[in-house]
Amino acid sequence: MQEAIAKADTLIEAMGWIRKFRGKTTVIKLGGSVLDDENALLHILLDVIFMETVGMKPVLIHGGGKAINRALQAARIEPQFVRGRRVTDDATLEIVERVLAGELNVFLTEEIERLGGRAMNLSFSTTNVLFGKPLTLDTGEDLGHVGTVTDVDRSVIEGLLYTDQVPVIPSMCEGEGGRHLNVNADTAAMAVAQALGAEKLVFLSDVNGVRRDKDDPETIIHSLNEQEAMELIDSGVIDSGMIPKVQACLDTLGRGVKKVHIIDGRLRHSLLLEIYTSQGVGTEIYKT
Ligand SMILES: Nc1ncnc2c1ncn2[C@@H]1O[C@H](COP(=O)(O)OP(=O)(O)O)[C@@H](O)[C@H]1O
Ligand SMILES: CC(=O)N[C@@H](CCC(=O)OP(=O)(O)O)C(=O)O
Repeated sequence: MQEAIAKADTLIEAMGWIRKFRGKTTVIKLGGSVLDDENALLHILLDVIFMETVGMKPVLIHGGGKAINRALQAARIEPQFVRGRRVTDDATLEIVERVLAGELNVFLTEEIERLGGRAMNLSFSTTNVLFGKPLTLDTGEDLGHVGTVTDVDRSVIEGLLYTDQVPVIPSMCEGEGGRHLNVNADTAAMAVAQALGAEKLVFLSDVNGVRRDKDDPETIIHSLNEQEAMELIDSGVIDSGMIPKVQACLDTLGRGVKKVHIIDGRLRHSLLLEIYTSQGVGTEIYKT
């Protein structure tokens, strides 16, 4: 009986933060690293289902860089990146689309449903909600079929949220003439968070946050402002896949999104901890 009473106490304690976030949208970006970790993914999806069940409004945007790399290697295509973006030729695009908009998008949606939640996959084969144009880097390098999102169909996403379903969106967009483009998932998440005016944007990755030494978890930076973030990118401390993530955080802030965090998706319940602990976990990026 005591155990049951303690559990009921925990539910009552949670009431305050459930009330605070009920009806508020949280955009959650799932990186390829956590998608590859079966146990971490299970707990993330359970947290997402919990959020949906208590009336918070989670929206999932996913990448899948590691799965794409494996599929490319099987096809004997060497993955190539420029500043964290994949150079995407015709053959690469076909594989990206199969893995992202096909396999992973369907798998995530089915997993949520299997675990008792309600979800809807929004991709080219169902309803696409991301529209964009080819991305041109300021260095002038050609990335091929890589896009940037310029328009998000909010009404479809909001319609699903209204009926308590979790939208699951792959990081691809439709360009002019129906052309399919590969979008870095961090920037896709940013575009969706901005379009929805989300309360929070959370990046779930395989590191505990931004670190001064990328190989040392003890060097995590809990709070990072715009100028420091730019300096860390310029000095090479923030490198590879962390570059688009931090750039996406900076671009998002000040455009209607209140909080942006990079957290470790492998830490059990990191999503819930992020929402209901005052300090949160991981790195918070803020604008001064
Ligand atoms: N300063 C840094 N702090 C933490 N991670 C960094 C840093 N610089 C580069 N990284 C790398 O960024 C990776 C996360 O980006 P990425 O691989 O694209 O993840 P995801 O698949 O979650 O989007 C980390 O695994 C790490 O190797
Ligand atoms: C243009 C570009 O780089 N697209 C990414 C899309 C997937 C992605 O971003 O996945 P992660 O979140 O796992 O890194 C790619 O092809 O890898």
